[in-house]
Amino acid sequence: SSASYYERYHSLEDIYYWINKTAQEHPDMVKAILIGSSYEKRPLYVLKLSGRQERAEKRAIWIDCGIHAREWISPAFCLWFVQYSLNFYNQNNDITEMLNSMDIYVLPVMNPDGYKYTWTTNRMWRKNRSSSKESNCVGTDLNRNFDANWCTKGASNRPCDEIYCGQFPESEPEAEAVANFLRSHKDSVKLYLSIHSYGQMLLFPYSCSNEEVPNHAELFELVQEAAMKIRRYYRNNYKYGASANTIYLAPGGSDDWAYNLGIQYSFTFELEDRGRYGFLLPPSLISKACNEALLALKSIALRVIQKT
Ligand SMILES: NCCCCC[C@@H](C[SeH])C(=O)O
Ligand SMILES: [Zn+2]
Ligand SMILES: [Zn+2]
Repeated sequence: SSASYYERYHSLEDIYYWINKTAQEHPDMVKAILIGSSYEKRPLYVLKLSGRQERAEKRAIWIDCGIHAREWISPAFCLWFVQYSLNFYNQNNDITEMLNSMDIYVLPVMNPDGYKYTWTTNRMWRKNRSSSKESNCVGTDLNRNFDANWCTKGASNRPCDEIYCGQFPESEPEAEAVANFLRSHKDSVKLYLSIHSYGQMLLFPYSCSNEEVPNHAELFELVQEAAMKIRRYYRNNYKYGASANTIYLAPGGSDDWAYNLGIQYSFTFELEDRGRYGFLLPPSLISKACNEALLALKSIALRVIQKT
């Protein structure tokens, strides 16, 4: 049987079409917001999902996908999640409670130039596509370009490196657009999620140092509970914990920066797999990877709704 639209990978043009179609088809629950543009002047669209219940105080969840170009399962998850939420609102209790309690901002492709490049030129590209004057190498690692211990150990100041931190914090238009949006919504955004691959991990700050955040125990409990659910329902193992000692030191990350902005529930998900296919996760595994990520997202989001 032909796999559904959401169990296939989609080109950048396809995703832009989907963004506009989804907003048009659900005018009561979805709004497309232009938050900025990429280095090559492609639009950065955020979809704002809202329940139909009017609510006094606005709280929100932020989810970004596609910060790293080759991690195709990440944008696939954002599309899958939006479709799932719209389909099961007022049917599935968790989704209904989430959307009636929080707006959900979804940025399907944070690095459109890089994503396009993986479809046309180099499937394994990671960074954005900005060029620097002092080198003929291209691209900054957007997950090293945020203002959190910027360009210290775990990042590189050499433009040719995969973890190049950029010329200065938020030097890249994609990082600046996300930082600007979160700065102007920092009082309502209670939960920050950045979706990556691969490795099957549920991570929280800090990754810029081995120092523990003040609510480390609380964040650890949240990812532990989520990982236990994935293990129980899908018989799959996800590692979990603070980034620095669960994966590696990675300064200048969006999650650390969001945490320091005041969003004290901030996470990075590394989706499937553990390395058999790596970034080249086959379409047949999209549904499994997305269901696992959804279980973790719902587990954490529903707890955050109770706490905030
Ligand atoms: N703040 C970064 C969280 C830990 C590292 C995440 C991975 C995703 Se590919 C990375 O950016 O190297
Ligand atoms: Zn990544
Ligand atoms: Zn990764």
